[in-house]
Amino acid sequence: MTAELIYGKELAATIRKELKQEAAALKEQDILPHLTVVLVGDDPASRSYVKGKEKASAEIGISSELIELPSSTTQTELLDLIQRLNLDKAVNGILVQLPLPSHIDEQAVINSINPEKDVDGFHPANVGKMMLGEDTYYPCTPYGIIQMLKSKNVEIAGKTAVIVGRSNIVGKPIGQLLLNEHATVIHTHSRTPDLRSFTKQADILVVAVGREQMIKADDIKDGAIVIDVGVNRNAEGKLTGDVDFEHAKEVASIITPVPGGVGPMTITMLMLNTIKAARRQAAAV
Ligand SMILES: Nc1nc2c(c(=O)[nH]1)N[C@@H](CN(C=O)c1ccc(C(=O)N[C@@H](CCC(=O)O)C(=O)O)cc1)CN2
Repeated sequence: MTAELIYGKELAATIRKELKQEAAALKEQDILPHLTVVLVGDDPASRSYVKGKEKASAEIGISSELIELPSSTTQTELLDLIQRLNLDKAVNGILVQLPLPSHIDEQAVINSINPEKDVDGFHPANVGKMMLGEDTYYPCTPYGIIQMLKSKNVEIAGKTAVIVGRSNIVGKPIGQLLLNEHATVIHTHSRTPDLRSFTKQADILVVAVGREQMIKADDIKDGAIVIDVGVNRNAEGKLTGDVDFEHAKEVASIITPVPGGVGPMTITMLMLNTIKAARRQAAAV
């Protein structure tokens, strides 16, 4: 059996078309969604992601602004900027690109964003709402994964989902979103002993560790759905995931490639959250 592939790139293109129509409908009501992205430092990957965010915004009809700050920026300076953006009525969404330089406390920065403008869904108020199953801004990569599963009509309820990785951006929230969809969720990570005994139970296996070839075909249950969130550069400089894709695709029923799998959904879900923010803020006036 060779697995069916889910290309996030294709689904993202479809969703972006719908978002473009939504943005046009908002424009008719004089609502212009606006996203401000803050980039601190000169990490090349972060720079390429924020460029992708600007490009997607322009394509959909979202106004966007990139504020670039040097890596020497102090935490106080960054918090002052966020305070100003929080008070600016023209700004619907604020995104601080992660990771931040090590002298800045990432969580303090996230906590300072007005939860109504937190289009990343990282603020504790939004994380709490997600845990309660309430409507809010959901973190973009996990939310994209749920859309990918739904696009293939995967029945999530009753499935055993195993998450490998416990980051605040992907591992923890994807477990919560799958639980909200009535999956039975097992969280594992790089220090879980006998990891295979857990991954082998997975009907849905989500891997988000950042370690090339971490999951082999032998770690996967026959017919499982495998979602690879890893982004690594191999010895030849080629982009690869956390899963040994070539062998895993012979065991899995559905699998996501890297690149072109989950990654492109992240920016698309950010666009969706930004339009939602503009709509919510306009309705609250
Ligand atoms: N504030 C945030 N910071 C970070 C987030 C986030 O959601 N919010 N996520 C990641 C980076 N990221 C977006 O910010 C992101 C990662 C990967 C991709 C993507 O499209 N990946 C492609 C490959 C791209 C390449 O060639 O390098 C793929 O997997 O196919 C988009 C966005 C960390 N920081």
